[in-house]
Amino acid sequence: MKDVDTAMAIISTAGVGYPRIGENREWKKLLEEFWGGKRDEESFQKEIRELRIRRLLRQKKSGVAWVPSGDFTLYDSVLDHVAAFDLIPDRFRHLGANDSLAVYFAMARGIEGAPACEMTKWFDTNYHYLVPELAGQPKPKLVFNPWLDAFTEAKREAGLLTRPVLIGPYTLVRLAKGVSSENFAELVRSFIPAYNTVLEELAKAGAGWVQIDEPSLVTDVPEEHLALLTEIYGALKSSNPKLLIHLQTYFGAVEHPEAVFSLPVDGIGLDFVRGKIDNLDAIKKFGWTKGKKLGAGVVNGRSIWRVDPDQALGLLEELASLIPAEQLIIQPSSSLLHSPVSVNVEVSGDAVVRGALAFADQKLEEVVALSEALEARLNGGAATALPARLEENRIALAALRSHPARHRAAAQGSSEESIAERSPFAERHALQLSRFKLPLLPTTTIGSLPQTADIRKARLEWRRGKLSDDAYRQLLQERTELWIRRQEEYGIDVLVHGEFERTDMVEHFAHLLDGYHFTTNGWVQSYGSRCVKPPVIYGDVMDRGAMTLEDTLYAQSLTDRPVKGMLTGPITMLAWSFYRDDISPKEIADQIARALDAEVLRLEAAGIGMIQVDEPALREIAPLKHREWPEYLEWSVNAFRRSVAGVRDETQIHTHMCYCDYHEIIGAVEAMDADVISLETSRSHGSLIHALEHQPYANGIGLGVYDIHSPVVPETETMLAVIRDSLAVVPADRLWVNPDCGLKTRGEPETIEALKRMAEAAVLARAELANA
Ligand code: MET
Ligand SMILES: [Zn+2]
Repeated sequence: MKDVDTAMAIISTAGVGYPRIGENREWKKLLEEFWGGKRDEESFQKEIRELRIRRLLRQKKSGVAWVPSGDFTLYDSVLDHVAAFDLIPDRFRHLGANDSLAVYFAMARGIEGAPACEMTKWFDTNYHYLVPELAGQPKPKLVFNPWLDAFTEAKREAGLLTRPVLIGPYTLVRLAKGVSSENFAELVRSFIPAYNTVLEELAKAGAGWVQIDEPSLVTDVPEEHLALLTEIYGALKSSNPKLLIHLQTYFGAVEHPEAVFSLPVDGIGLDFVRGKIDNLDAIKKFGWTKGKKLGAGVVNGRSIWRVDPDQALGLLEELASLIPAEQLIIQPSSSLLHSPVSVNVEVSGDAVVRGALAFADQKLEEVVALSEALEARLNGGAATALPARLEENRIALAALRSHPARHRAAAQGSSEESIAERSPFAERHALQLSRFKLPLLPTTTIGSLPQTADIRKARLEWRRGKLSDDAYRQLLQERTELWIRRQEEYGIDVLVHGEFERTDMVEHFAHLLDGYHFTTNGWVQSYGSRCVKPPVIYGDVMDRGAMTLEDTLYAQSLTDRPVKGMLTGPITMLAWSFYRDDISPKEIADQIARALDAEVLRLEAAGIGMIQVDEPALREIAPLKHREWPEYLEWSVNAFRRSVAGVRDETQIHTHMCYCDYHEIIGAVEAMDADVISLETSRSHGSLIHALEHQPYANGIGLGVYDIHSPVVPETETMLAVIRDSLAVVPADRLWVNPDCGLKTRGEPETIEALKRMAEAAVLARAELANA
């Protein structure tokens, strides 16, 4: 075993967390085979164990001094804490022991009669964690110790003295539900004994350091939490004086740096990618405690690009002028969970783009190369040549930056250019009412309709060249026709073509625009076994001609009722892609918006009267600190407005949002000024109605009348009740009736039944209004 402190150079290196999915998504396959009954538990556990060890060895090979352990999981790390700390919700307890797979996967995925734990996005990433349920003051206690198991396994099987990773008690409670400001501090304290036991057992097993992640420290932290933080870390430290605690923050600069820097821990990890300026300024201002390690997160854990060696070394040299070199640990800015595994198999697409990529394995190598380069500079002065690894980065990034696909958009204008104003809503509303002649409470859907196995199979064959363009198109058109007839028959007022041609709502449009690269194997975990392969924006995003025109016009040709055009909005296109870190998201969003606008205007010119531009990700990438919201909301709302700029008043612009706490962004939604917005309601019904009561929305709005995440078809009466509640806060002439979200993942029979009942509920509600 490598003795880290003596064998390594002065400047240490560490990983903060590593992808769990495996280079070829082996993890996903194993999980799904096990869930599908194609693999028994014994062989599942055996294969998973091998994967876990291979994963450690890959990290070891990079040469980083501290490899994390315990960050591997069978579903989600937050859920691991729930299981180990005995926080299992009662509805799952009868299924077995805390550490049984039956209980674990039931919490993750739900079973008959016991719905899964709620899933929410992890900070502003596209990773979802399972929300701990802390109502009723649970008593956390350690019932088994997965961190100890992982630590001893890494020592035994990979010869590694690892730095075990836990999510800290503060963040864990911040992310939980059933917590109020009154019981917050008590709840955090109640975790101390459980954490202490984990730490004691780790220390006894020979751990030198433990990494405790507290990413919530970069969000809004109320002043009164500071004393609590000092108290809990004081308690953990005094019970485990020999174990060194590394407090890891990421996704931005820490709030209250003076207080956080002086917490009684032995090292603190800071994000010098997203929180670079503020974190650096804070160190200059408040100094750094003698002897305390600084985890300098200089390699972007969330991007897919090579690190810029000049920027990173410049920063590291500055840090080394403020803090003794032996206190520095170079590391990624966050866990590499948000990065794909390795560029080894990237073989297709633009060579310059490919050449500039660095995924998790490469990022760890960069960390090591940076530590060598920094040491050389500190010893030999700035003239020292860069190690080859970093010299390559310099060349690759210079090539990317001067790529001709960039700088084309200059002719289009800048994001600062003014955006054509539409007439006031009241005027548009009057024109649209007389154009479309819809009944009160018009019914519609969100866009996608069930994608049955035959469609998915045909798409696969078509992609592989086994099905001709014509045959594929014919199948899609037949399906659209079938569903136009069905929608008419059930009494839906505003129809959709069904989006049968697409899989992912971002990737589909990315393929039709300029400026995107598609990786071969750039998968990252989204939730559970579900992985996504985000497209890569590397050049200026530009219109390349019609994207949805043909499908929309075809659908419209089949019916007299309006068919909505359907596009993914600029913020969502941005949020669910990787993009360059040397171009501002604001600029990229503006480019996407202009490209979308070209399509919007084409649809309008072809006679399509309603166009929906979806923005489900608008809330999700809002800054983690509220004071930064106004600036973000301004450019994101502008991007949306740019994407529909220049449409006539008679054209009805729709938008749609799901996964969002509407009350938080009410002002932005108003500023978007869509004629109609459809919102997901089932997970936030009460708070949404409440918000609308206090701040009425002036334009058209559809509050989802049923949850599309469940195969259960709600009763007509249940949907009617949602409409009635909605009518208390939205006037009847502006309320729409629709499901929560798209229906792509639902089966046909349940969708048919649900839509029939939804239309029925609207008819009943109209009758009630007429009789009132
Ligand atoms: C995640 S929002 C999805 C909106 C899209 N139009 C759909 O219906 O699938
Ligand atoms: Zn949605």
